[in-house]
Amino acid sequence: MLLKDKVVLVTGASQGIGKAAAIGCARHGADVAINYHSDEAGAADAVAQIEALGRRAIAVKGDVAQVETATSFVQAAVEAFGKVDVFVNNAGICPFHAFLDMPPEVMERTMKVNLFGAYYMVQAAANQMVKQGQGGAIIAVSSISALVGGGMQTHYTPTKAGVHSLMQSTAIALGKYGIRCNSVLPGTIETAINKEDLADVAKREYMAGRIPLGRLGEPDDLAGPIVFLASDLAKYVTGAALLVDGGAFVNLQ
Ligand SMILES: NC(=O)C1=CN([C@@H]2O[C@H](COP(=O)(O)OP(=O)(O)OC[C@H]3O[C@@H](n4cnc5c(N)ncnc54)[C@H](O)[C@@H]3O)[C@@H](O)[C@H]2O)C=CC1
Ligand SMILES: C[C@H](O)[C@@H]1OC(=O)[C@H](O)[C@@H]1O
Repeated sequence: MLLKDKVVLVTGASQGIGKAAAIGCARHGADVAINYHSDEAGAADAVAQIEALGRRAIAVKGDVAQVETATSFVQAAVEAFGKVDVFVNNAGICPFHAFLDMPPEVMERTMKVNLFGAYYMVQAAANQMVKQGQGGAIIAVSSISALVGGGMQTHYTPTKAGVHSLMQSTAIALGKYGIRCNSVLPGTIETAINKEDLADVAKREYMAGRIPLGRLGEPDDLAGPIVFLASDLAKYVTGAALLVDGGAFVNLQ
């Protein structure tokens, strides 16, 4: 049990990587507050799975692109569980689109959800941790796309580089409070975010073929790395970025 009686908050956790991370933390003894955007059934299922592990859970609805969602999520978690020990910034969107005719509203929504949302959420969680005076751990779900480009992701990759950079800067700003800030950089993980993209059989085979470990990722592949960075096993790790990509990034030749 690496997170016994810790309180963990995860954004965008009604499905995919966020849900797997929330359940993974509960498996390690944490109580969990999840933020979700609109999928009531997915959020209820996450809560049920966490409770089945003998831990407490709440689901709080909110759009992370709205500034006030951050403080209300943290406040709801504190009301339910009394504290915040770990914050996982996971919510994100990737509406694939070409560069030259990128609609401004798609660009701006992607920035607001992935980057601005992360900024205000991390700030709200950090303020609560500072108030508690016991340190904490913040983990951002960035991406391999923080390090490499995507022709249909010109609006998205800067947000993933942005949250990685945010963790580097907050690691410095919050180190004196004992708050560690790190990123995980997933490769290609099969979730709703890329279902349409990976429905192209040739693309799917190409992406899978680039991975030394021989398969695309699944959401649970992120749970262990996130639990590790949240736990005291990583007590001297801050400002770091952990690739979780089956080796895709290093596979040049
Ligand atoms: N699937 C992949 O290959 C990779 C995913 N990521 C990142 O992982 C994170 C999770 O994505 P996945 O689980 O893959 O996809 P997903 O689509 O299954 O999950 C995204 C989650 O974010 C939530 N969300 C979206 N907009 C929101 C908003 N405005 N407010 C609150 N929640 C919102 C969704 O409801 C959903 O629960 C994202 O930040 C994504 O950029 C990073 C690298 C690779
Ligand atoms: C959604 C994409 O398939 C996925 O998102 C990322 O961040 C990865 O690099 C993939 O491009």
